[in-house]
Amino acid sequence: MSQSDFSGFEWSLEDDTLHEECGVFGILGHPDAATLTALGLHALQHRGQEAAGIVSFDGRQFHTEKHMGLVGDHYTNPATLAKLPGSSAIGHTRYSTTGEVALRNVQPLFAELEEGGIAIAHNGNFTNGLTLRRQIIATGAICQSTSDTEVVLHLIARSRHSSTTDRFIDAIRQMEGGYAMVAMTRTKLIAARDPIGIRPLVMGDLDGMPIFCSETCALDIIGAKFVRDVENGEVIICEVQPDGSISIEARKPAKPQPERPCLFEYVYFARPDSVVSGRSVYVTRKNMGINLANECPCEGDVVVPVPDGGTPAALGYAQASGIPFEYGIIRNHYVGRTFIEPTQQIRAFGVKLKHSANRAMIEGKRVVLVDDSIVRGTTSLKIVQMIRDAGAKEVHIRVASPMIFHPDFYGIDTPDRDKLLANQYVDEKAMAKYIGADSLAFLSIDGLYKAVGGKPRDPAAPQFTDHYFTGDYPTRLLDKEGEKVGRKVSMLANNG
Ligand SMILES: O=P(O)(O)OC[C@H]1O[C@H](OP(=O)(O)OP(=O)(O)O)[C@H](O)[C@@H]1O
Ligand SMILES: NC(=O)CC[C@H](N)C(=O)O
Repeated sequence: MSQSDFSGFEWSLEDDTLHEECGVFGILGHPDAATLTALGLHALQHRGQEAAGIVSFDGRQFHTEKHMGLVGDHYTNPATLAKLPGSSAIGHTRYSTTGEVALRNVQPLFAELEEGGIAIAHNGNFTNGLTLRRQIIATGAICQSTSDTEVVLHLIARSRHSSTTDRFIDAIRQMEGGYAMVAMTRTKLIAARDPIGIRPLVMGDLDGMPIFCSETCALDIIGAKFVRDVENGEVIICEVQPDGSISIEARKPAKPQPERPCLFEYVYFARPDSVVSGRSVYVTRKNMGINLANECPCEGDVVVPVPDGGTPAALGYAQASGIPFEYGIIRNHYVGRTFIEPTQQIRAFGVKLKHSANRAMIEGKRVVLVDDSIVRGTTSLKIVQMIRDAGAKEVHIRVASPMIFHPDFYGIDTPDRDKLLANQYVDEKAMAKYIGADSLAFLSIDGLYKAVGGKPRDPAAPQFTDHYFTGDYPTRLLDKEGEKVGRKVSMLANNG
């Protein structure tokens, strides 16, 4: 089988374990488009574990498969892939930020428009989605989902422009917030990134066929070449021409602004083997650990990562401090990411199932626990108790990112301020007491900026999106400002 011949390819869960937020993938002009999309989504599984969907186009018709659960639970089945014929496809792995966890919100979303069908898949969140939704409903639109993404379809349908591309651009110009989007029509694959590039999106190439996906790890899995990042504010349109060739046109409809990628991609979301905006995620995480060791030293016998997210930072911490690194916590790889689970109850249970203490490396020792972040404190609370139960003499926590005080509205599910641990206690000492740790310290914002971009934060023009740490939101928050009108968007049982 050549590297790009996937026609006879079948998945087996035994071959590839699922150990890896929303992820998007799109490919144009490849005979195995759906299989490649499924493989790409598999590599992007860490970006969303609630549901996955693929839409393909076979030259005549669009085909859709949407399922709740993991990519591997459904798209390993050749019968499912056989229902997705055609040489163009887009896909999505979902972790909900607007709209409930239900099949009707699983992406890609599809609509029949004047010019033909269009499917869209979106990573991110619109900060004016609810406001626009109310406006279009007031003028007669019938919404089929509670997803913020659906608003884009309505705006495309209502646009007065004649070509699909111009309609798409007209629609996204009205949207505010964070987005990395792929869209597919009968002949086109379109990619778009928000004006400051909060969410990541890259372009690849497989045998001359264009691909767009959230992270480079999805290109690696199918042997595709990385071409470039989709730039902030850029829309790239790839189109199959009558002679079979593919044209590629890049447009910049938004007012030019400096790029401000989301720091949390580096801290937590992206896979360590991905390269986000030209930076290796692994290297930035290790740098965070090195800077943390220099800023927040600790007397300890062993540095223990909270796996998986804390591992590269713990390696950096151990390297810079000279304290030996050991796997003092063993992770059960059959439990996914707990932070992005939809309810607190599942998160707490997930953390318990996921980690166990490796007594041999902990007993009688002063343990320096390194994690990438503390959000709600669910993980730290459980892990400190577990380490103590395994006989640790002291437990010190070092966190490779600053304290999180503010919710995110751009695609990360941290909506309530009062649920963030940093807002519940006056300082690190009080937080440490609650968690049961002997000490607790966080990386400074400049330490994080230097780890990722080499320079401290420029307060006049911050190089990254960092509102969860600083409260500096890079866009208007229209829906939030209008919150008093209520957030209920559906009368259907169990829906938002
Ligand atoms: O304070 P909390 O609310 O517990 O959230 C923070 C924790 O959640 C994440 O881990 P997660 O289990 O999601 O993912 P990982 O396996 O990639 O580390 C992160 O790495 C922290 O450990
Ligand atoms: N995490 C995301 O990117 C979510 C995408 C979209 N807002 C949804 O809820 O489906």
